[in-house]
Amino acid sequence: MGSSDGRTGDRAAADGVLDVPVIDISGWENGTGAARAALATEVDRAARTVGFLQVRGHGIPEDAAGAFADALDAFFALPMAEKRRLRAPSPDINRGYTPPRTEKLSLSLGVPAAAEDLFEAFNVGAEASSFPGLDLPEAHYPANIWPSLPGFRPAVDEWCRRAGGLARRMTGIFAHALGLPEGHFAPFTDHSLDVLRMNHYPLPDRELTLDRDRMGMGAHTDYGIVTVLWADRVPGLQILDGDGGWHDVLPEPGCLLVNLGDLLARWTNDRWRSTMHRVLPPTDERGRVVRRRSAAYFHDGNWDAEISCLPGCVPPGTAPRYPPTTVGRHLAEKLAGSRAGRRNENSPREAARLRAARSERPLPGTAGDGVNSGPSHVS
Ligand SMILES: O=C(O)CCC(=O)C(=O)O
Ligand SMILES: [Fe+2]
Repeated sequence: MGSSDGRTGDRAAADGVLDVPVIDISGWENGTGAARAALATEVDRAARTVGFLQVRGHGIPEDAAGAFADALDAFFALPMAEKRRLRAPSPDINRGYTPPRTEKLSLSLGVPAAAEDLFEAFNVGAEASSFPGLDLPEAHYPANIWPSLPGFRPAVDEWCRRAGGLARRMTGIFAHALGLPEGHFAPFTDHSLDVLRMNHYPLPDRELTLDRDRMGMGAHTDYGIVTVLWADRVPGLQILDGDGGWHDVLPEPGCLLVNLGDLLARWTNDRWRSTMHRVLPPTDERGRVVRRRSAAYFHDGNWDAEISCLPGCVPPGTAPRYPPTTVGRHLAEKLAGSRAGRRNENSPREAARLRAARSERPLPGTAGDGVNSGPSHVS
């Protein structure tokens, strides 16, 4: 899905497939005031209606993504015993290797899943030692766990630098789109606890039967401010619309997906959407299960940043929809669900959206693709 003509419709495309708008941000830095305002308007529309964008003109060359994908392949091709040695000492520590079928992402919003998610992952993120003088808590900024794989760390660091730069540029555009000074989010992100999760959806073991309950990655919203998502152009990723229907998302060649996280929904009192998404066991055009890779760069904000509704986003006489929280608390509640299996009871709004979703989906290898028609907006 997605439009190849740069159309930024805020509803469904003519064929009923929900459109993730393609937005070219190359004019942001040096564009005229009018060009920047037009871009901010496009981003605002996408943020209100879809919560996902496909960003073009991001300035990250194709070969940088290629080098990063090679590093990711080299890592996941390591023997399982070696990968398992790179697990964090406790699931609360969001670092290192996660084997297939250990997490349930839907527990991050408090919705139980019958089966563990298929994906395996490797996480790296901002370390306390990167911010000398700030005395940041190790629990939120744990040390990374690196494999001894030549070239892996430089390739991953380089991708973090590039994806992080794009995430920060997006927060400048977001501020403008919300009518705020361009640097509004800077004080919330000067020691941001960013994390890169490299995901691999391996071919299932021979003994594993794929039933309806088995997700590549269970339904969730992303926890932080904004996510920069690189993904193989292999079907699997789906987003939820406001009518409870799921829609396939396949990035256009050269585009990076950018999606909004919970903190933007909280700041804007749901004017902007932290869109529910999931990954089905990836399949090819004939419905056969295939391997798929993705990498989500989460720009999550300072652990001690207080997140409460922006003043202009609460209609007079009404209360904000979300209680104030801190980034650290919100993330810890989410991660306790997805990684440690302790069901998060603090996401009632997100849980209600998932419970209202239509659950039916075809088994891999059968006809039908779960595409619905006539969505109004996404959830
Ligand atoms: O694999 C994908 O396309 C999505 C991954 C994702 O949603 C995540 O890592 O949070
Ligand atoms: Fe996600």
